[in-house]
Amino acid sequence: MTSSALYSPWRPLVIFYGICCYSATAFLSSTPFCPRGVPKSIRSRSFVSSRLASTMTVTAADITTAGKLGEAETSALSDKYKSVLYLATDKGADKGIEPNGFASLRGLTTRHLPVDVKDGLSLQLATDALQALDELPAPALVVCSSGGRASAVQCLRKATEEGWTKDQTLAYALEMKLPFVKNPSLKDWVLATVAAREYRDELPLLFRPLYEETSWTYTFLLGCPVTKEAILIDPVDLTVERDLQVIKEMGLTLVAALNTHCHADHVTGSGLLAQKVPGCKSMIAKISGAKASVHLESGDRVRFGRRYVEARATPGHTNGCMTFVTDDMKMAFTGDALLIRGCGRTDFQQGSPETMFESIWTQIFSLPHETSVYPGHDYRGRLMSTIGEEKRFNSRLSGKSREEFIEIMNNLKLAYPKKIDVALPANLVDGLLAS
Ligand SMILES: N[C@@H](CCC(=O)N[C@@H](CSS)C(=O)NCC(=O)O)C(=O)O
Repeated sequence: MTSSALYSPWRPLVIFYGICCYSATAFLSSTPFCPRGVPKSIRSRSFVSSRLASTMTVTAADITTAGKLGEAETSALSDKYKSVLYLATDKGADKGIEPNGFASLRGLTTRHLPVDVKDGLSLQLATDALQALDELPAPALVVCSSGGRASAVQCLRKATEEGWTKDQTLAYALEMKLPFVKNPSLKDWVLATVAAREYRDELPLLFRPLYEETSWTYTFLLGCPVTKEAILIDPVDLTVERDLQVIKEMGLTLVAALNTHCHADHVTGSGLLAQKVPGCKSMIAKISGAKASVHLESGDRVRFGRRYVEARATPGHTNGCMTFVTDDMKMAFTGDALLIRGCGRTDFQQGSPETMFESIWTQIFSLPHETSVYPGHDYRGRLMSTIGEEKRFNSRLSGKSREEFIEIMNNLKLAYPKKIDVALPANLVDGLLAS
């Protein structure tokens, strides 16, 4: 190269042209891909989409969900990524995903964080996954066998970065068709993690467990710490005055009295409360056929101030059973679906062991294992449990197949509740026959 070429008068222009081209390319490659229908505030900043191999779906510029990686695929990816986070367990479909296989040979930094969908989903695991992604050199590739767990971790990372709410996160995941949404456990895990972060700076929920001793029934008072609006879950007619006293002393305003189902062993206090407290609505599942001010369907949210509980249909004990889950998924009020180390009987009131098994596994056991379980009754003085504990120690469910569960339920041989003849007709009219 001659000195005239090196010091050409055109050189500044050539350099300027080069900078323009580089900037345009960089701009185009980082321009947000704005998926249709996703609100602007939650559109991805770095979304790119391409297909590398049949088992791999690239869904984000710096985090990639992938299936099994062979040597050729790893080799193709090693130019693009600096690290790999393996979410494989040693079980079933994950066999063959090598945490320390081809990637480390190619000089990629690797990390292994086993994510067991059936038994291991916890808020701690979510924190660990997010921390691993913070620590690994970017861009990182996240790998699992089907893309479910990897897409869940990817979504968590995105939601954390963007500061999304639970609803915004779900809207994003649905719009992007992220595979984890189809798995109830992974979906609950992601949303519970996001919700826990969403509410972490708020004052704690106001909470009082209450007890009616003749029917061993728990009633739960939940209140918004900011507005002081409150709800009661499963009030009993005999303890309505006691409950109202607690509500008054705590400075709360009762806005709803909810029933987990149409009870057979005690008379509900919801109708009385709706009569006594202006603005208070009694509620029960529509399918129960019982009277109430409001009929609930699965997925409905009952709001009290800035907080809410979500109603999840969990039939099996009766056809209209619902579990109420707090917005941050820290608490589940399971009524007579899941009990502590047991579950509701299935031998009357449209009961069905098959339906109960399905309800518990898909709607309750899909919650994170730290979620507290508050049942409708306990006959041994226990107040609460957790999902993790019940998955391990519930003798009717833990490690039991559907057939084994049905066998157990069909042979409980329990005596009928003493108050059934009074309670059932009264509860069909919001507990108001008995008053
Ligand atoms: N002895 C009590 C009724 C006990 C009972 O049957 N409890 C029900 C929930 S209330 S309908 C139940 O499902 N129990 C399951 C179990 O395994 O105990 C009374 O006379 O009220």
